[in-house]
Amino acid sequence: MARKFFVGGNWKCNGTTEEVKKIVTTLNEAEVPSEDVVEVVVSPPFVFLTLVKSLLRSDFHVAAQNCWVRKGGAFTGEISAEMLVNLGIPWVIIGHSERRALLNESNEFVGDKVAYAVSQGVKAIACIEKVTNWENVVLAYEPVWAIGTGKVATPAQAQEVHCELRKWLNDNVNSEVAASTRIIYGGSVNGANCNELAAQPDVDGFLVGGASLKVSDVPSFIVPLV
Ligand SMILES: O=C(CO)COP(=O)(O)O
Repeated sequence: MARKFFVGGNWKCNGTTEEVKKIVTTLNEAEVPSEDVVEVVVSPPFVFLTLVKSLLRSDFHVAAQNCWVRKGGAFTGEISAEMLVNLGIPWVIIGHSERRALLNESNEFVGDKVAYAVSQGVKAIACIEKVTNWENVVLAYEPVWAIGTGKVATPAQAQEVHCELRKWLNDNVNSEVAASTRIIYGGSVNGANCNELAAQPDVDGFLVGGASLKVSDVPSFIVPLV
């Protein structure tokens, strides 16, 4: 089954209103393949989600960077999957290593979050566990040593891990899910290294941090070898 290339820009905890508008303008003007070929998702901090959604071209989509593990309620500082649905936010990043390392999110907790978000109709860019509906999940492999360091995995290193992940899906879920699930790479991706990575058979896209905030770099990694 053909897997549509997926490119996510994770803006993390960065940006002012003016900076966000500038990046969105760049994205809106970028000449990239149609959404039949590449799915583009940008993930601003919560406070800019509605602004970005209102300004962003309609063939690109927005993702939240986290959501609460269950239905909303008395959980100060959290955002629920129901709220994302209410705002028309189709995607959420769950289980990023920065949250695991800095906020002690465990595999169990991340797995519960993915399961709950997907059950509410929000698609997840996720690190795995407890997923029953794989149709709405994109898996992100991000070696911790490559995040924000400028040290990118070699294409062969990325391919090896992506291939293992697909094998895991094949052995633990089923062959259709293994063939159709997009496995994307993150960690110091930029315009200069994206084509070689994208050429690997099991690299189905990227989750880009730093370079997704650089106006000069933004369009380049959306135009991979597809
Ligand atoms: O963590 C990342 C994307 O979620 C990767 O960050 P960098 O692209 O800045 O290394």
